[in-house]
Amino acid sequence: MNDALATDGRDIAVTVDSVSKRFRLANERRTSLKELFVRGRSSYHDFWALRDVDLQVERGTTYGLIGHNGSGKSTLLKLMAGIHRPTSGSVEHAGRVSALLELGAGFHPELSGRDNIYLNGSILGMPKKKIDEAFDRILEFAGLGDFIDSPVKVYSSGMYARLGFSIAVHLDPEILIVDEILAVGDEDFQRRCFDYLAELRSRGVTIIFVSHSLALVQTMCDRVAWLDHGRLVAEGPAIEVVDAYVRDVNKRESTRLERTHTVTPDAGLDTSNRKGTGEIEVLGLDVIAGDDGGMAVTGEELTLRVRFRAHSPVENPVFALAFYPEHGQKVAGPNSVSMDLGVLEGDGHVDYHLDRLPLQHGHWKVSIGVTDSTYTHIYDHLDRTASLTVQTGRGPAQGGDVVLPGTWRLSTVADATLEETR
Ligand SMILES: Nc1ncnc2c1ncn2[C@@H]1O[C@H](COP(=O)(O)OP(=O)(O)OP(=O)(O)O)[C@@H](O)[C@H]1O
Repeated sequence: MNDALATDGRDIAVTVDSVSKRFRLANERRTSLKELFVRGRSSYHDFWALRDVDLQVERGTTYGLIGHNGSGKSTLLKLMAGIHRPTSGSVEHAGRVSALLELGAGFHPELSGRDNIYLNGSILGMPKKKIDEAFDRILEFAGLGDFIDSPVKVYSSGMYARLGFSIAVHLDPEILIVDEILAVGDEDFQRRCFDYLAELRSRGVTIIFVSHSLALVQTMCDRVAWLDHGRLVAEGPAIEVVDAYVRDVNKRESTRLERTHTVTPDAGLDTSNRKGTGEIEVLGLDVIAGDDGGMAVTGEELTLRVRFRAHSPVENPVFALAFYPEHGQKVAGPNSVSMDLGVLEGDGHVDYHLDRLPLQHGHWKVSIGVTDSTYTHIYDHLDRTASLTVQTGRGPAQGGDVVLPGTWRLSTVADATLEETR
């Protein structure tokens, strides 16, 4: 631990200097004693989880690490927390570090929650008096009731997370390092954790965390580091780095999906779940997007084209779409009833256009229906058989399945007074 003022005068809490981390992995397993004798000891190969990573976390800021699975985020957190040592390079802290990494790490399974609070406190270098002072607050926040006197080995993963978080944040950290662990708690607990993190942040605690929730990273972090295969791809203000990461992920996904589409042009349409009399037959659903990659993106322009074949003349049919989250209830069901389509015969298509797609990122199921104008006669109906992948948009992150197009307006008593005196 040392005081760290950068050459430009910034007050630095954690410095990661040219850090690389190598793990040694066994090439194969020897499953029996005989194999061990016959083939000798296992051979190993080196795996570099991090390569030449340089970054500085300024005191009092909230810092996020993002990147694909296995990109090295947790390894970097562990190096920052002093749990791993770098193979080369150095990590320096200026402040007391408290880390919440793997579930249950730092807990003794046979000891009660109560005893583990004292054990963890002393590992963090807290005098017993300080732990006594924080004890009731830790207990209250963890909300474990009578379980606090049971050995932690009987705890659920959510209970581990509650106790771990409560200890880590109440023992007066100067630098708090948190891995994705909070994801295991229930929604109420997560909300309290984030409120608490915001409070620590306002008190000037440096917070470093890993999350796959880009919305959370963008909301909470000042700066972000993006790792890819152990290398630092970008480091900078949260909004910019997350935006660049999202664009990269979207580009990769577009390439992947384009490949799928080339193999089977109607890949998105499974016709097994179909009913109707067949005078009009739905041939396919095309996604026509405004962006470069041709992908559906939240908040951006999108046209869904229903291609059809009318086997005999049909007067004024109604086309309908319904949108379902992958494992959820219908969220919208637009139809063309307000439009007179005339008599349809032969092949054609109907476009449903959105200036700003309100569906949030994820995999959606789309139903396509064609009925008469009273909806009683079904010509064709494909129930949740088309797939639509929506990518994260550039707008501010919002929870839930859809983006509502509302606006916010603030009025305060002070404003009202101001108005009156004008
Ligand atoms: N103790 C270890 N021994 C061997 N390899 C390891 C060890 N810890 C991590 N690795 C490897 O290092 C790479 C980076 O792992 P790490 O857990 O840091 O990634 P991550 O970005 O946190 O991934 P995720 O988003 O999936 O949690 C992975 O390939 C992982 O298998």
